[in-house]
Amino acid sequence: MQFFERLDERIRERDSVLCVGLDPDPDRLPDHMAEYDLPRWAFNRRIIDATHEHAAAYKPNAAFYEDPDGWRALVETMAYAHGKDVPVVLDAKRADIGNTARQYAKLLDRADAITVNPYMGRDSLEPFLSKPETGVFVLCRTSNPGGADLQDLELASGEAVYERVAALADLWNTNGNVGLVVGATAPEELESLREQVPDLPFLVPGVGSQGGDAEAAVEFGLAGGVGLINSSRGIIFAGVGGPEGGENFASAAGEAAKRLKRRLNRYR
Ligand SMILES: O=c1ccn([C@@H]2O[C@H](COP(=O)(O)O)[C@@H](O)[C@H]2O)c(=O)[nH]1
Repeated sequence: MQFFERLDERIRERDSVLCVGLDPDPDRLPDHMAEYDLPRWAFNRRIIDATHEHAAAYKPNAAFYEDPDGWRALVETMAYAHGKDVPVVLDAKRADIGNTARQYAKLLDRADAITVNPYMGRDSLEPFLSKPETGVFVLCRTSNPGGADLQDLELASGEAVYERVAALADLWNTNGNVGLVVGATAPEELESLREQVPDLPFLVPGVGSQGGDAEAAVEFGLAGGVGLINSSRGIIFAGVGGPEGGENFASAAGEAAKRLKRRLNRYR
């Protein structure tokens, strides 16, 4: 089954478009996680136990796992999420020349979808695009303040760079496995992109800690009801840093996921 069909099923089954970001910043883990061999994995396992019923997908960001213990934690985390029947989008933002990209694409042996960087063009994404059963989210209009520096530049054709990226991603979607990353902090671009590429599902980060527009994220992020609205820190660290020292971090994350799922559902 193709990724977006599986995602559609999951969204319907859980009545949720919430994507829970698994970004276990070692500096923010509750102190008692230090007693575990792999603190990030121990933390994620509890987060998944507490949030999976509300999650349409999980999105670990590779940046939080790029060391030997980190990769072990990531592999365990992705397998555990799959054990709960939740699809995994690996936020790796990869792409490279062909033989290197082919190695990167092996990441998809363990994940259901991946984020990729379009800067190097079609051939740098071929090893990802050519796997019809896995999803490929192309960075289009990112949520960070500097996202405008390059992505908003106007081309000689009159279109903005992010609009050209969307048009290319639409062309590259010959296997029906392509989506776009569009930040909730850019609601106008979300709206115009939805009009431009009505069939591409969006992965929308920036809700929660980045203060993005949750209503616009839902209104414009979904294509035929399919898409993902992500929150990472706002969920996984909801109970960390308070007076309890993070003892109840998992139940706080579960509550935060339930609240955000319900809020997003009000706009569907
Ligand atoms: O444009 C983008 C692309 C990716 N991200 C990633 O999403 C999460 C957001 O985390 P929050 O804690 O909910 O802010 C994180 O992994 C980013 O690297 C993004 O924010 N914007």
